[in-house]
Amino acid sequence: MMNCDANNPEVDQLRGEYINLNKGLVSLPFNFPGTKYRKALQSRSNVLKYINQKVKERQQQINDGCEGNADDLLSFLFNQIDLSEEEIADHLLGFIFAAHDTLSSVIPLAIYFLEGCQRAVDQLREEHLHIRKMMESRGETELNWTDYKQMEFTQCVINETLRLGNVVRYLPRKVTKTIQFKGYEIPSGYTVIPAIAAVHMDPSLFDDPQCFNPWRWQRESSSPARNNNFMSFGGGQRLCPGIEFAKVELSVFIHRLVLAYVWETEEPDPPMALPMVDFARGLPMKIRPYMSPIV
Ligand code: HEM
Repeated sequence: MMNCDANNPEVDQLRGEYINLNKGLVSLPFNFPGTKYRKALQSRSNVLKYINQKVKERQQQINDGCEGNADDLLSFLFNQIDLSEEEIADHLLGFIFAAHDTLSSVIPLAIYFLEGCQRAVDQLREEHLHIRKMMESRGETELNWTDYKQMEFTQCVINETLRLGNVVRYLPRKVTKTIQFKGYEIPSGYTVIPAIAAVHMDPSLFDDPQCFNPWRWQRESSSPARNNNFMSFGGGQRLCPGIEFAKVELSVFIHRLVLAYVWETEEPDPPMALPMVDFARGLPMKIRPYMSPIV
């Protein structure tokens, strides 16, 4: 996003600040010394300081005519004429939060759910071995769009991981007009919080909702395009703009995972909402190479 070197110690420090920010994101808003909320506010300001510094450095490089060919989000944002430096920094923080945290939570959840469902792993391997054979017949080693469109069962696994994993559990909304809802009046100015996780775990909407069942998405009536009860990417005007990109990234990850590895978790470590979905022990795993017939 900003062309930072991941091995740079300041990036490590930034990571620490960012973790604090996340921990306090869903906490009681008491700004007292020692509270998670206060730490989160301090960390947010430190993260923004870092980002602002990067924005200023890049502005300086642009002014000096030595920007190089930084092919990153920061350069893209600089090319949007109407954005102030403050808006650019805010966009960067928003993107780190929206794009990184969500995906980095969904990936371990997929690994975790799949470990408990060998039949799904077998079916994924079959799908991806077929795709790998097609790539070999073309003499190519990189996945392309046609390959991606063949990953039908993979999409079912992704949907099911998102439904059961619930990385985004609720979405606050401000009521802009007083409405009546099921006999209650919700006044304008109130905040409502749709509990997405509750919808995803409702047995009247999803059969046996506690069960990881990617096959449920194969039924036409359950496809996300037809199913208003699938809300992992939000909905309406604020629908996640990264939805397709996220699915491509997850699909490529699953492709590599099932064709290259066999994995098992070392100890029970179920995901928990802490309040962000996470694994208390970091999901330690044993990994071996997968001896595929053609890879
Ligand atoms: C599996 C991964 C992801 C999940 C589950 C997810 C989920 C969501 C949800 C539920 C929202 C709606 C928030 C709201 O209504 O208030 C949202 C918004 C957003 N997402 Fe994602 N997202 C994912 C990946 C990404 C990626 C990869 C990007 C960028 C490349 C991204 C960029 C955004 C942005 C910029 C918004 C704000 C949109 C707005 O406020 O109008 N997301 N995401």
